[in-house]
Amino acid sequence: MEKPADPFYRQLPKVELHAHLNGSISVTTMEELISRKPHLNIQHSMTAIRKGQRRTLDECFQVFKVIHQLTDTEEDILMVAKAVIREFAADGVKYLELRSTPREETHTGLTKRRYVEMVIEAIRQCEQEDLDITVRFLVAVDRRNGPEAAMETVKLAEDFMVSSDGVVVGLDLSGDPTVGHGKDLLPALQKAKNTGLRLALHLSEVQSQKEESELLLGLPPDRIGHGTFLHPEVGGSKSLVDKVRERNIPLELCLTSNVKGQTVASYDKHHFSYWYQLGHPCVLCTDDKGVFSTELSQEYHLAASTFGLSQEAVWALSERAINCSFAPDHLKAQLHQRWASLRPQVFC
Ligand SMILES: CNc1ncnc2c1ncn2[C@@H]1O[C@H](COP(=O)(O)O)[C@@H](O)[C@H]1O
Repeated sequence: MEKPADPFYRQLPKVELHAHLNGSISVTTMEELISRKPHLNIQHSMTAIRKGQRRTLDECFQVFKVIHQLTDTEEDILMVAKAVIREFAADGVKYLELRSTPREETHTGLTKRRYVEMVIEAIRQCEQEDLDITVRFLVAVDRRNGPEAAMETVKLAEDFMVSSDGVVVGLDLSGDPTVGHGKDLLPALQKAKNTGLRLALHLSEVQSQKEESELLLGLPPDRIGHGTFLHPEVGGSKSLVDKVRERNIPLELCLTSNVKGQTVASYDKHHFSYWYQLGHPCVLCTDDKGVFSTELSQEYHLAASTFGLSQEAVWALSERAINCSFAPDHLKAQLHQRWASLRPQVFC
């Protein structure tokens, strides 16, 4: 991990809404996984992008393939999910929406259903520990796997939305944005929406997805992941921006991820400033804290120092994120109360 954030940012109560499980594995957990599977001959340098390093987005997706080799059993999924939840809690995250793509691994007997069960089990086990965090789960569709797999994942997510006692709250659309077209996934996404799953969709993460974004915004999604190329100054369009604003769809923004993945040239050029200045709901997130060697407290610190945000503005940003979550209203109210009770400690 890079330089730890200032104590203010660590103590700041935070909401994390965009965290991919397998991208969020810490150095310590990764070392444990590597030692469990020495025959794979994987070094830690192959699973994380350190300070000062950058990769193309394509290279980032190669990194996920390496990590997936290390997390291919029920036991691995349970272990990494628990570790990731504990780490977010230690960083001051009070509410977390974790997302992950159910995977089948025939050689180990892992099925997509068991995969989801393991993540839910990890959330349940963490509830028994003395952690100050509430966790919900978004089942992820990997766009690379096409429409049939998307429909299968949606059905699975629907089953768990009903049976998980409120733990599964939504569906994420992610995966390599240069592969496939959103129009093929529209029936699956529409079905998910109709049954009450909330939609968090990666949109315009790379250039030239204008048409796809127009189409998917018609659903409309409940939140947008990245949205890097939505606005006209970077090749998007006024019509896209208008749709996002009219529907007041919050954006999940991941500074380190976008700069290290080279979709944004530098921190000061990040689209956070465009949307923040419009007063549009923006939520700072980590994306893949393991792969991009970051923490949510660090992302808040980075945004504050890059865009000159006061501590009050940072506080407001973190508290407004509660309203962008898929938590039910009573939980949102509890979180707001929690923020109020923690405030004197943070500003002491
Ligand atoms: C860098 N920006 C990104 N853009 C799009 N999709 C991303 C991503 N970062 C991660 N993922 C998605 O999350 C998976 C890893 O976690 P899980 O195995 O699901 O837990 C990746 O394989 C990819 O599908």
